[in-house]
Amino acid sequence: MTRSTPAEADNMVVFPNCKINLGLHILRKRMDGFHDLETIFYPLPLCDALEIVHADELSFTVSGIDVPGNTDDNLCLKAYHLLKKDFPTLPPVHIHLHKHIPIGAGLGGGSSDAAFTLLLLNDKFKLGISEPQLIAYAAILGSDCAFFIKNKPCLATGRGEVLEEIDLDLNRYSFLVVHPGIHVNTGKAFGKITPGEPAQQLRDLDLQSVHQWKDVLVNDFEAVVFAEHPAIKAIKDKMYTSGAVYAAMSGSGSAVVGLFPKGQLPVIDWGAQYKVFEKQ
Ligand SMILES: C[C@@](CO)(OP(=O)(O)O)[C@H](O)COP(=O)(O)OP(=O)(O)OC[C@H]1O[C@@H](n2ccc(N)nc2=O)[C@H](O)[C@@H]1O
Ligand SMILES: Nc1ncnc2c1ncn2[C@@H]1O[C@H](COP(=O)(O)OP(=O)(O)O)[C@@H](O)[C@H]1O
Repeated sequence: MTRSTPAEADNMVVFPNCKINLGLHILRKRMDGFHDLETIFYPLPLCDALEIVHADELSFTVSGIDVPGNTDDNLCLKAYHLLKKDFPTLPPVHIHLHKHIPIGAGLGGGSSDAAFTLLLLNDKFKLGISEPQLIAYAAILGSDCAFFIKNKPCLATGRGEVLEEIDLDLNRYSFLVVHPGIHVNTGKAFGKITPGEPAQQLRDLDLQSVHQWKDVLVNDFEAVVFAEHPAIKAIKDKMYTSGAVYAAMSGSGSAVVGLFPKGQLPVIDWGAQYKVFEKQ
């Protein structure tokens, strides 16, 4: 996915996009409390907007959908403070975030905001931080966050921060993302999983045979999250009965993603409280 041009970076407005997970295997619990996993991250252009401008003192505002929790805990501010610790000359800024990506949806919106804050500060203030260093900073902020530094299709291992770019182009498909307004807590969802080795490792997946993914590409979170929220499974089922080539929950949910033959997205009345995003 293309990022903002340098000219846009000068304006200090960027558009943090979301990710989806294609397959997600929770392999084992680690000594640090996290889980080793393997997943394919794929970027999609469902975006927030993030603006950073010089200011007399550090400040932060948000518009758009409500972000739960304390403003001081926002990942954009955490990203700023993380860099400020190592780069004391970083000047004070005003950060404005317009939130559009559903929260607690498995779309990585918060992680994307954090990664784009690192990138924007690095560009604008010429901090000279290399991509590997940016990835290391991002991984401190969240397991998903490092992916958004690369923002290209990747096989991810470790706790999600060990990234290998893969040759996966899904432009032959149209995407439907449906969020039912259910907030899934990622940490709690991990707690309900029994980790284990997958039947087939993602490294061995035939990336070109999307029509076979239905039978082989599994998100381990689906079983536990669907048991608690049958409405999420119903979205996946509806996508398949409406012509999806592949459909699955993204991450720990609750958004569900469907891949359809190009230009053949179904017209479905999901109801008023469901958020729907289409990429033709
Ligand atoms: C599940 C995934 C799959 O892509 O995505 P989301 O559903 O959140 O989008 C990610 O692993 C989420 O990454 P992220 O949302 O950055 O998680 P973090 O903030 O690092 O961790 C939140 C909590 O999830 C658990 N956690 C997270 C990642 C990991 N590999 N093992 C874990 O056990 C930990 O309990 C941690 O306290
Ligand atoms: N900029 C941000 N955008 C969204 N959530 C944020 C942000 N900063 C901190 N958070 C916190 O991160 C949590 C989940 O983030 P998000 O990335 O949207 O979900 P998910 O992990 O399901 O992809 C929320 O509970 C929220 O309080």
